[in-house]
Amino acid sequence: MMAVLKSTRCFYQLMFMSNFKYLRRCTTTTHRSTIFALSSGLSQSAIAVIRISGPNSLDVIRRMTRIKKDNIIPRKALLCRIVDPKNEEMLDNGLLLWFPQPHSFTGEDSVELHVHGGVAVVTSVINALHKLPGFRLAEAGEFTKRAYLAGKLDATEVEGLADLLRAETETQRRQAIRQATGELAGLYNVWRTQILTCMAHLEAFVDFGEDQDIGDEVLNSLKTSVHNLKTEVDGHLNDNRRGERLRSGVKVAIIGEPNAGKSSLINILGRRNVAIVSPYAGTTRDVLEISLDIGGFPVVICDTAGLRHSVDPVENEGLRRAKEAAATADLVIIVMDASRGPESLWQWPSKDLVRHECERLNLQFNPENNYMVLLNKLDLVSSSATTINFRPDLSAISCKTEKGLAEFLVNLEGKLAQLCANPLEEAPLITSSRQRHHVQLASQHLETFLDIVQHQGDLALAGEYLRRSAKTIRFHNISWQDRHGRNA
Ligand SMILES: Nc1nc2c(ncn2[C@@H]2O[C@H](COP(=O)(O)OP(=O)(O)OP(=O)(O)O)[C@@H](O)[C@H]2O)c(=O)[nH]1
Ligand SMILES: [K+]
Ligand SMILES: [Mg+2]
Repeated sequence: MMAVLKSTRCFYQLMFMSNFKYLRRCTTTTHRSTIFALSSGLSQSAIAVIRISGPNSLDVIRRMTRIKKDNIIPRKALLCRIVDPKNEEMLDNGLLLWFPQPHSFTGEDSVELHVHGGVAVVTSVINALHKLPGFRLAEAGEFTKRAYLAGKLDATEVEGLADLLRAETETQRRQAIRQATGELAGLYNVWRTQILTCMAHLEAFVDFGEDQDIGDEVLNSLKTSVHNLKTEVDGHLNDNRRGERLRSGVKVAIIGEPNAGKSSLINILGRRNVAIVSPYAGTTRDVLEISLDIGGFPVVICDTAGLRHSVDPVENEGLRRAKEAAATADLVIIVMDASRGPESLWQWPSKDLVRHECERLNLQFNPENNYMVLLNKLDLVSSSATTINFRPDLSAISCKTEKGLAEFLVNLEGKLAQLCANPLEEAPLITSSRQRHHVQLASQHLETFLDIVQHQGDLALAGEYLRRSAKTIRFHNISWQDRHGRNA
């Protein structure tokens, strides 16, 4: 009983640190019940999948079908009549799949019923399952929770699975499927194994260093190994948050003077009338956000109030919000009215042009930030006067005629590709602040180890930091039971 209480508490601690809202909703259920849920969508469909997991799963086959015991083949679809266990009324003709433990998603005995996706069919099967002793409806996220508790998935894989369900763009899907299938877990596992090897060597050096002729070279090679590993871990941390950005969306702020065409731009990008466009300067007051898929990258793009001096308190609040949006954005698009010139300005190096425009708009320029300049109203610039020096961070368009839009989108996608991970080519990246926190901690422990060894300190103490580092990385890839020493 105490173990169950402890396990529940620790599970909650883990969930508190992570972001799985749906998992957090799981309550203190024991593992004895057999759970079931509709796993496909709620609306009417050709086929609906009902998933069952738990010790009594076999009862579904015994009491709701006429399949003979000898005919049940694991993981093979069987066409069968599905009946009510109480009155044997036929409910549907469907497919049944049997996954005996431990070879199932949850690690428990599991059954899948593929029935016709009508609302009444699904309801009748769900009602029938309720009639089986020890069966109950699963809570949100409970199948995944059981898989996690059974050590089928580690924390990064659970996160990857949640991300996969949430993925809205192609690149997000690619990143999530890699994480869900254990690539990040695998990387951390390799590091943990390396640290454990270093610990073994250190212990050998401490215990037998003098008697068994294990010389200083062991300690030196140990230092080199830990140093190399730390460099690798730090390289992983130094990812410019590209994995996290891909997971949560790149924040893009559209900034500029009133009437530059900021709202016209967001409407073109969103392909709908998100924001009011008018010839009156100061039309947009609040920050307006929309989520878009641009070239497979998830983007949260916001339109803001035109920056100018104002004495109107409401407009000033809008200006404050616009500046805040710019300060927190991953990318700032500065929109300028090209018809206002002077054209000589467009020849300036991009950084100087951005700095100049920021000063003019009374906007804080941050050299660390990512900026793009967009000259709008190209249709009002006489063709003979278009001396624009196009480059990746300076484009020109007409929101009215859409001239230059395709070129601008190419530039924008290029910028997004720099800001986000490329799951097709890169090693798996950190995708959540929780992972980052643990990897950072692991790196710090490695550094402390190196510090102690460098200053000829206590090797037993140094070893303790290796152990801590391994434990921190272990958080990512070990089943919850192992973490608490019960299944280890
Ligand atoms: N000719 C021309 N007019 C444009 C273009 N883009 C926008 N406009 C016009 O410029 C005016 C201002 O456009 P908005 O999109 O409201 O500009 P804004 O930057 O959002 O303005 P505020 O919200 O007031 O800061 C409107 O009358 C638009 O129709 C363009 O490419 N060519
Ligand atoms: K306007
Ligand atoms: Mg506007």
